[in-house]
Amino acid sequence: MEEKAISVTGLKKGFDGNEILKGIDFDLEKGENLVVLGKSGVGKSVLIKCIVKLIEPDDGDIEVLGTDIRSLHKDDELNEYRRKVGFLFQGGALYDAMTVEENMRFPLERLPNKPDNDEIEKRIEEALENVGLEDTRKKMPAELSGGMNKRIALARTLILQPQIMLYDEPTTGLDPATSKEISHLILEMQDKYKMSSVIITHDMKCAEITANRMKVIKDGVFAFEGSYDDLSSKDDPWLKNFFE
Ligand SMILES: Nc1ncnc2c1ncn2[C@@H]1O[C@H](COP(=O)(O)OP(=O)(O)OP(=O)(O)O)[C@@H](O)[C@H]1O
Repeated sequence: MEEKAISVTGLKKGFDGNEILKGIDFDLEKGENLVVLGKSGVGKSVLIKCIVKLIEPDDGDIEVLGTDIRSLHKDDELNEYRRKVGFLFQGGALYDAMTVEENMRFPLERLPNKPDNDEIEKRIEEALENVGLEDTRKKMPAELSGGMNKRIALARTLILQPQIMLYDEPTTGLDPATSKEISHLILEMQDKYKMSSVIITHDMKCAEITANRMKVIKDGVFAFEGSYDDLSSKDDPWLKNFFE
């Protein structure tokens, strides 16, 4: 059987006796963009945090690129893992006190096999070109718009060439036109780098643009699955709310 990018089985996680994820099962195929939809507070960020090992699940299995992530303990194993699995959190925060270029250089400088200076330069240039912001190198994040900050944060994550990307609300706080640009960028990067991605969003336009497949969390489990067209044409009143 072909190795999955991510395979999650029976994932459970609660806080203070309150069960949030009640048995989440899903596979992410290689090269696929999977959109996870769900109302606020349903546990979408908790799911991503379990996958990147920022929080420990109460129960269930998570395999990423064929590895049971429970077997990763040491700092260098976790660092190596987090280079393969990039994540862009809601804030997507850049380091405020660093220029764009310094922000981009930072993750590369920390690699165990640090690339030489020419290679670092090449990668910064390519990463900024990818997001159409080559001319912002010397700028500070505060001088750039929210949309530009988001693009740079994406470029900084991609500079480590992850095989999997996890996006947590990539378009939150952006106006509709900028949200659309970011969504198209996610699609372009998937194609260019053949990445597999989980995209958590409640921006339906983002889902429509980016999703190869969608799954919807309701009451701690996945209740619906299908393409954007499948789900948008279903008769379920609860589901319809998302598409209105
Ligand atoms: N570290 C934590 N300790 C205690 N409770 C937590 C912790 N992390 C998350 N929760 C709770 O788990 C629930 C789900 O949170 P989560 O951030 O995953 O929601 P979400 O689906 O991503 O929502 P949103 O769309 O608003 O970001 C919330 O009730 C939250 O308060």
